[in-house]
Amino acid sequence: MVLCAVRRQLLSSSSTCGAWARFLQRQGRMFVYSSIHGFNQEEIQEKLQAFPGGSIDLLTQESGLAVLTINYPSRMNAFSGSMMVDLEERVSQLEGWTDGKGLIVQGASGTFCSGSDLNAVRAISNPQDGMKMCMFMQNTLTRLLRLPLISVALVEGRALGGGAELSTACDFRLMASGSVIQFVHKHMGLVPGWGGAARLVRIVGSQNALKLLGGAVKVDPELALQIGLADDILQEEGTGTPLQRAENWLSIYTKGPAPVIQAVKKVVLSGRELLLSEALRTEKDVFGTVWGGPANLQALASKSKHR
Ligand SMILES: CCC(=O)SCCNC(=O)CCNC(=O)[C@H](O)C(C)(C)COP(=O)(O)OP(=O)(O)OC[C@H]1O[C@@H](n2cnc3c(N)ncnc32)[C@H](O)[C@@H]1OP(=O)(O)O
Repeated sequence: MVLCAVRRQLLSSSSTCGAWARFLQRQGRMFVYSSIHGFNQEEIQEKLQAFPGGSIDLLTQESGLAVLTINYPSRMNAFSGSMMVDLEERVSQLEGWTDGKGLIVQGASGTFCSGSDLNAVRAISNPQDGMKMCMFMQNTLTRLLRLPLISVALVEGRALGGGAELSTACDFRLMASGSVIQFVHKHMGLVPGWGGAARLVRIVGSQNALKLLGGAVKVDPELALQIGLADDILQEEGTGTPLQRAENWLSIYTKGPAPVIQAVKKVVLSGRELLLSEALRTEKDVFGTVWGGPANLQALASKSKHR
């Protein structure tokens, strides 16, 4: 139901969304998995809801910045089943947020996320349920990364397992000093299944990805910056809360009108995901949505210089 609503919304709204819908259609799919892959969203949602606890909180602000908080501090912000369902709902909300420009993903109480809730994992450790949960989370995190918002994971404390995977579903990662990103999957007899390996290879390259996954390496901010996993380090001595400093950091990229910022994200995303000829066609479509638009006309009228 939700998938259909989002598809309708994308296909029927303004010209910007029209270009975006064409981009998604060109990929042949909105989501990675659908009924043709034997995926039944309602069925897995019902199963996941049987493992409640915590929440995923979304705050959208007039500034065009939203904050998504992974909130289950008593379990180091592990993902319960109901939180996986919550996350999908929050991503749907963000897909419909026409005024949005940026998104910060953070964990509550000074730590990012310790992966999936091991209590829920134990209860669904059979192969069938594992595959369903994997497809559900891949769909959700792919949609998170494809949002027409510039996103940053604010990593404080630990990002472990699925938490490390979640951090790769943002455009940028900002690490607080003392924080750690660790793909602990090997120690759990696993590999990433929420799309984290595929994204990690694209972020740090296959050699570094192999080292991080094969060695379950504890990646501190300095190492992360060196290999390109982190985009910056939030030093302890900065002013304001880590969230305020992350908002400040992101504002360099989200300053300006929403249609322009969204267009920036869209052309980069199509370049990242599509073959060159398709990416070029998408770029043309997105360019068409801003050419002669209010921001473009205003800049032309003001004869702006870029000295
Ligand atoms: C997609 C694949 C995956 O994500 S598999 C899951 C990968 N994650 C893990 O294995 C994390 C396991 N947990 C840990 O290593 C530690 O709890 C970490 C996160 C390092 C925190 O250590 P420490 O600061 O000493 O706190 P603690 O162990 O006392 O934890 C506090 C309470 O939180 C809980 N917790 C933590 N992580 C999870 C989790 N993933 N699932 C369920 N519960 C978790 C701990 O059990 C502990 O609870 P309690 O106070 O003993 O009731």
